[in-house]
Amino acid sequence: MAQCCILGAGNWATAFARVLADAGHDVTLVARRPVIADGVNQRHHNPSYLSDIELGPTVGATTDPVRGLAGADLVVLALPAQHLRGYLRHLATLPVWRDATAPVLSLVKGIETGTDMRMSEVIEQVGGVPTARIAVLSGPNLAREIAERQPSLSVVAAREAAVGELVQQWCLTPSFRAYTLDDVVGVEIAGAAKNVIALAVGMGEGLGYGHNALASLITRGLHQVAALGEAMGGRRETFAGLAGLGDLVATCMSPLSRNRTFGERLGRGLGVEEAARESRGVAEGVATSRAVRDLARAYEVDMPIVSGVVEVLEGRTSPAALVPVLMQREPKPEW
Ligand SMILES: NC(=O)C1=CN([C@@H]2O[C@H](COP(=O)(O)OP(=O)(O)OC[C@H]3O[C@@H](n4cnc5c(N)ncnc54)[C@H](O)[C@@H]3O)[C@@H](O)[C@H]2O)C=CC1
Ligand SMILES: O=C(CO)COP(=O)(O)O
Repeated sequence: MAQCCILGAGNWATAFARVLADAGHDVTLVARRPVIADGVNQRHHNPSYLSDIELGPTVGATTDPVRGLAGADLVVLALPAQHLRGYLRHLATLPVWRDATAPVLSLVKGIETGTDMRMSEVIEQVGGVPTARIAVLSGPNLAREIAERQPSLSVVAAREAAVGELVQQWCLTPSFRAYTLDDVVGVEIAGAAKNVIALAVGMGEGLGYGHNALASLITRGLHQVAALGEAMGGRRETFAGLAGLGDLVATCMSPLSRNRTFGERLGRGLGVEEAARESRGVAEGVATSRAVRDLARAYEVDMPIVSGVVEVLEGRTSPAALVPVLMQREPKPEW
């Protein structure tokens, strides 16, 4: 049995707490708001996220990261990508963080705007965590379905095989199964960029298009995301796996996805601010789209779907106007 500390107490943190508890571990969620910590400790429910899900007696919560981190065998980061740097800056001032030797597992799917850094790079640079201790988990993992104990698969990527295998063992349950992989770059790019493609697919849905259009966006989206990942040093087959195709399909097809739903609202004519107001949590693709576009430019990878999404988000075009732009590109071979 391990002591697990999850930094964050939102949708994914709550669902993953249940996974770790089901795997037999003690879990402490580190929340920002006392109302969440009290709800988890006194009633075994997170009152703000997945509030109908029973968390059981082995899941506790605190608002104090020092208490959460004390004695942790596994530290899990489950925060929005654009807030990770600020949070890590604070953690890096704490002796309990600086002296820790536990694996640090990132559940975060985004790229930092401004720096265009992957989350494991931010964890290493700002958190001072050596690469060998970092693992990332990604896959078709819609939080609600996992919290409901529906069968789900995922990937744990780590540079250090022993760390990946340890995390894999620690999160195996009858309904959650993780595979290991050594392609951290591929898994992080796949997890971040699929949110941008899901925004585009959502726009297509909002415009009223059928499955041909949506499947075409998913397929060409995967092609473009894989090309970026490969250019950055990831492996092509990662994008055909759970963290690539698997997560892309789940996110683009599910009404539970915040990114797809955000895109759908834009497709129906809502503005970015209105769509954000209605979102049930962070839609990472909104900020990450600019970073992915910048990476595509830097690595000279053609990503017209991502560029189009950025144009819409920055108000320079509309989802409907994007359709002829994508359809009337220069004809070319598929591969
Ligand atoms: N919800 C899902 O189904 C899945 C989410 N993810 C990823 O996990 C990450 C977190 O997502 P969710 O839990 O769904 O988001 P959420 O919006 O449900 O919760 C975010 C959590 O972060 C906290 N937070 C926000 N800003 C903060 C700050 N400045 N400092 C400290 N804490 C802060 C919030 O209080 C909340 O506890 C994202 O990168 C997302 O893409 C990955 C797989 C599945
Ligand atoms: O990453 C996810 C599923 O794997 C969650 O997607 P959303 O953030 O779009 O809800």
